[in-house]
Amino acid sequence: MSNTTGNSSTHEFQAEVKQVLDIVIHSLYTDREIFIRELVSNAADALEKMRLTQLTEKEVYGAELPLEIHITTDEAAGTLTIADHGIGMTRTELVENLGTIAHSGSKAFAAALKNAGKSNEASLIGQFGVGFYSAFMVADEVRVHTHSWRMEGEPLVWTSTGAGTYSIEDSAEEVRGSRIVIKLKEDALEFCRPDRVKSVLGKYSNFVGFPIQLNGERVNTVEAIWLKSKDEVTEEQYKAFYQFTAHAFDEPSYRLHFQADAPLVINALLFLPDQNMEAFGMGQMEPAVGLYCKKVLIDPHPKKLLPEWMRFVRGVIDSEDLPLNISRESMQDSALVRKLGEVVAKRLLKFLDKEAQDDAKKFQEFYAKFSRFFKEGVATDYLNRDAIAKLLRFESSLTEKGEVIGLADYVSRMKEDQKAIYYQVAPSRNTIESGPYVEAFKSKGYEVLYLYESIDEYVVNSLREFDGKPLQAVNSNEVDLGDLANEGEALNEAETQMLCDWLKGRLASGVEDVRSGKRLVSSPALAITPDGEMTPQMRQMMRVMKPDEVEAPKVILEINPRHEIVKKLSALSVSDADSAQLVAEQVLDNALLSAGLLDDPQRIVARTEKIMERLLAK
Ligand SMILES: Nc1ncnc2c1ncn2[C@@H]1O[C@H](COP(=O)(O)OP(=O)(O)OP(=O)(O)O)[C@@H](O)[C@H]1O
Repeated sequence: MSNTTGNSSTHEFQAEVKQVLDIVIHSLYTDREIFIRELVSNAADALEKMRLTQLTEKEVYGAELPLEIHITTDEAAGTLTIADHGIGMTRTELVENLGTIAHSGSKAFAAALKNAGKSNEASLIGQFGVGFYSAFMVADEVRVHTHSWRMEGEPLVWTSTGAGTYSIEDSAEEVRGSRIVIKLKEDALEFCRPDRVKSVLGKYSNFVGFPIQLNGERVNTVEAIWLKSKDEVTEEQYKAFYQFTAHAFDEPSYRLHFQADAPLVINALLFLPDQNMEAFGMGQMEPAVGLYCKKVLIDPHPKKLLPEWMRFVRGVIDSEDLPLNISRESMQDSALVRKLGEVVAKRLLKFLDKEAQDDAKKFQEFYAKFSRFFKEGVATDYLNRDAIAKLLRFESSLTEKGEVIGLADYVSRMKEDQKAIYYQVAPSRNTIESGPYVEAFKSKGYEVLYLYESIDEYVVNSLREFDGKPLQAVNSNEVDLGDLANEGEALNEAETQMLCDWLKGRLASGVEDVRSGKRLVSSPALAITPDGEMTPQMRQMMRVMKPDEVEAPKVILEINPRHEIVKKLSALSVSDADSAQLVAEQVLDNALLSAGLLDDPQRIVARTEKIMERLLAK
């Protein structure tokens, strides 16, 4: 919403921004100094964009201005000013960028707010950061003087106290870039003291790729810590660099800093974050491992450098083998860049595999947050599939609930006569363990992996095998466990065959075949999807997307000739075919239910009532 009078307009902040501002202004967050880092990092981004714009655009407003950041303190006025000659903003951009939440940090913050209790709000600022809006932690009023790099731009000033609205007016200041003037709150006047500001800047200013001047004095020496050797960089520097380059507030889970000379000269410093921003329902992240050539940034978000699934990785890759004048467009098709990405991706996967072995618990915690990316990797990154597969983790019939193992562990404890890696896809441990499928595997001592997400099916189908062993679903038609050493009396072969034939005739609309099953121990029957048919998980997905187009399933019903129900059903089919029909239908529905194939559970109610009536009448 906006109101215009002359060239001045008042606008309301988007509802989410209001909510964020309300918390930023009123919370007692202790680490308020981070607002300087946020504004300096925005200034650096704007300068970086300007540098790239100058390479491609002929006409740039204020082309002669140096790419620098100027910070000034004014103790008398109680203000702190952060100015850059970056790309600046047009009127539309001001509304879009400083009136709505479109960017990563505050979007995640707003999403997390929805789930957090009041008492956690301050800690959320610390975890996610709120970018530009963090200025309101210390400001009574913020003014943004700006002029876009575009020739048709105009000098503007954006003003707000953070309370619901902001205004945009014409300004007299015709300088390209942005100058942010913060009128400090009474309790934040420390931030107009030069020594205080200098000490805050000291923590990360050397990572900023442009000169920073504080009251006219240069405070940083631009330094590329990724070019240094590991022992020259302290833990604090690594952390500050990560938070600065990744606009992050968490501490990274993992860090990989390496130099290589062959096949390419590479200096890379990569970070794996602690928070998965995509988990906050904010859509896909942009790749954010910047590509540099001898300290010069070629592309901050190169799309074809690392595989797409690695978009959660942060950091820097620098290679002096790249031609300095490589454009961002040609970079995407460059064989050299592809090779560079391949080498780094391989190295990162190897590093993670080692980390996962050295500290399984830490990796498990990390994996729990980022598993989606690894699964996507197995399905899409053919080159690295096997290495990514090593990092997958699942619960299994041999783990406790909540504990996971990798495929390599699984293979190392496979039984000698075991032919495949077995798994079942189902929504929960309980569904799997109370169902009929795993019991035979357990009785043979074979471990079964429990896959709980529907995407898992796609993952195992893409993978097909691991370490030369095929992956096989426990409910697949192909499973052959040989003869199980089952105890107890069973129907003889002729009786079993007769019952199978009878069932096939009676259940014709729901079964393709009925046969005696070798893989049943304590359940009467189970359902198997015939070869070539959709698996239960695919079917469920289809049912969600196109409910009218999915037909009732026809399954193979395997019966257990040792089971009491089956034995009695055999006799009942001769003495009271009508009642036997009811039991047979119920056996099939129970099997469909366990298989995740029962579309209409309601019919069970009517049938069990009939069965009860008959039982009670006896
Ligand atoms: N100094 C500046 N010059 C030009 N544009 C700016 C400047 N500061 C902020 N902006 C614009 O305002 C937007 C919002 O800034 P904000 O700091 O809130 O988020 P961000 O930097 O995009 O995201 P994040 O901090 O989460 O990575 C920026 O994306 C940018 O387009």
